[in-house]
Amino acid sequence: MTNATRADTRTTAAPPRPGPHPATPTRHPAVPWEEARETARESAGHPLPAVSRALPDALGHVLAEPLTALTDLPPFDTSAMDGWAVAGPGPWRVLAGRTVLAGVRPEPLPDGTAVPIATGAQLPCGATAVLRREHGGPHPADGLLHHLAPDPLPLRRDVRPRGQECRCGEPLLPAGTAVTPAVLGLAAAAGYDTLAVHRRPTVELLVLGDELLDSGRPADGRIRDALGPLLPPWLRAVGADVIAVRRVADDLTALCEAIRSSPATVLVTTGSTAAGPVDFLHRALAEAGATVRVGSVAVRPGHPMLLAELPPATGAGRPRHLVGLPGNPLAAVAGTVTLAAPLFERLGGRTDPPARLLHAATDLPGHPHDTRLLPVRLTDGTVTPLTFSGPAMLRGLAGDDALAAVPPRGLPPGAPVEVLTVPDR
Ligand SMILES: Nc1nc2c(c(=O)[nH]1)N[C@H]1C(S)=C(S)[C@@H](COP(=O)(O)OP(=O)(O)OC[C@H]3O[C@@H](n4cnc5c(N)ncnc54)[C@H](O)[C@@H]3O)O[C@H]1N2
Ligand code: MOO
Repeated sequence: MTNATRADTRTTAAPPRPGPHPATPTRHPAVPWEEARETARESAGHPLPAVSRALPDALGHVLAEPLTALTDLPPFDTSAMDGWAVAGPGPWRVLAGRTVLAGVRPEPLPDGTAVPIATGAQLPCGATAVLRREHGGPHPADGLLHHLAPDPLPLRRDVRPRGQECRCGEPLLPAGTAVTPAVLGLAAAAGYDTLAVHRRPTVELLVLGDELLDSGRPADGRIRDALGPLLPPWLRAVGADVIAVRRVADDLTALCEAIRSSPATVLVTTGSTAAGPVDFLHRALAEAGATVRVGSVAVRPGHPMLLAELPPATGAGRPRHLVGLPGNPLAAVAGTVTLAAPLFERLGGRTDPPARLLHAATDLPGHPHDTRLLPVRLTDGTVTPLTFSGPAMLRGLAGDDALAAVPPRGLPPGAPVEVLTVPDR
């Protein structure tokens, strides 16, 4: 959690107490898992607007424009090795006091001469090749620099020619590419100081459940909040800027107010998706004038997960979104990969990542009629189910880092299966 986020974290939870049973919510038909993911992408609408960011601040964003080389790369012929730049066939007379270092513009090199040169230094005009330090040396007989091998030094040997990697104006990466550290390095090499990237969606995480403790050991019917620690880093990894994490009491008025006042592009809630005595989320959505896009998903765990569109906080502008994650921790993870990640990726301008298919190492047990998101171990391109896969359990996932999307009735050994890797930081 960032300092800003920590500062924003407020706890409004009270000890468990009896409360009114919410009105029975409208039953939502469970949509197939793939359809739910697609609906989440479509709900995003257009990606958020582009902004210009200095390179270090662009990390984790998505390119809003193609990255086009602003220069040839290398920008000039360079030496690929430490040694001598030589002009013409050897032997060569080494020019005293003319060592060429990286970062200086060298003087022209007359035919039959050589100058010491460093890796990465600009090749002098007139140089025809680079002789590696270990392949040459002065001959005692004539004092000239000789190639120690019997063959002549090939033309352009150990020269990295200008434009070898790209030409100025050449497209390097398409819009929609996630800005990784390697992209930052390439952009800097290609001449960029800033990048046009999409804004990342802001997210407020509302953790519901009066039974939740923030510290110490579970006791007296109360348990530790597992999702407050788990979700923020994960939501960031899938493209969100988490601006606040708040505990909200199991109280309809408190929940309605938290939803109404949130300035975030996306509200993510945990718990309260079902029809228990204090599950107020569906009521709160109705009171907020929300449109439920996905009310339930044919997936286990996590089937009560939901996605809704909310009116803008200020009454104008883009609609906000709400992702309701079920309270059971593995069900909340299922909701994150099914609804939150596709929504954030699309809002942030990310091109949809291709499905990753691996093969079942053993039988992958399925649900009779729903998709099952099964914690698995990945070994040599195969998928093995883990033991602790109950909806309230994180023990399987914590030891590994992937979920397999197992279709209804399961899969036999060898069958291809889609794998969703979950961020490990
Ligand atoms: N009659 C039915 N009951 C339930 C159904 C159903 O179809 N009919 N579905 C079950 C399924 S499946 C799930 S999943 C849960 C979803 O429940 P909620 O989203 O309303 O969540 P809660 O009731 O608040 O909590 C469920 C469970 O998870 C624990 N929890 C909640 N938040 C956290 C947290 N931050 N960290 C750790 N654990 C948390 C909570 O204490 C409960 O044990 O509904 C089933 N019921
Ligand atoms: O969807 Mo619930 O996931 O079975 O705990």
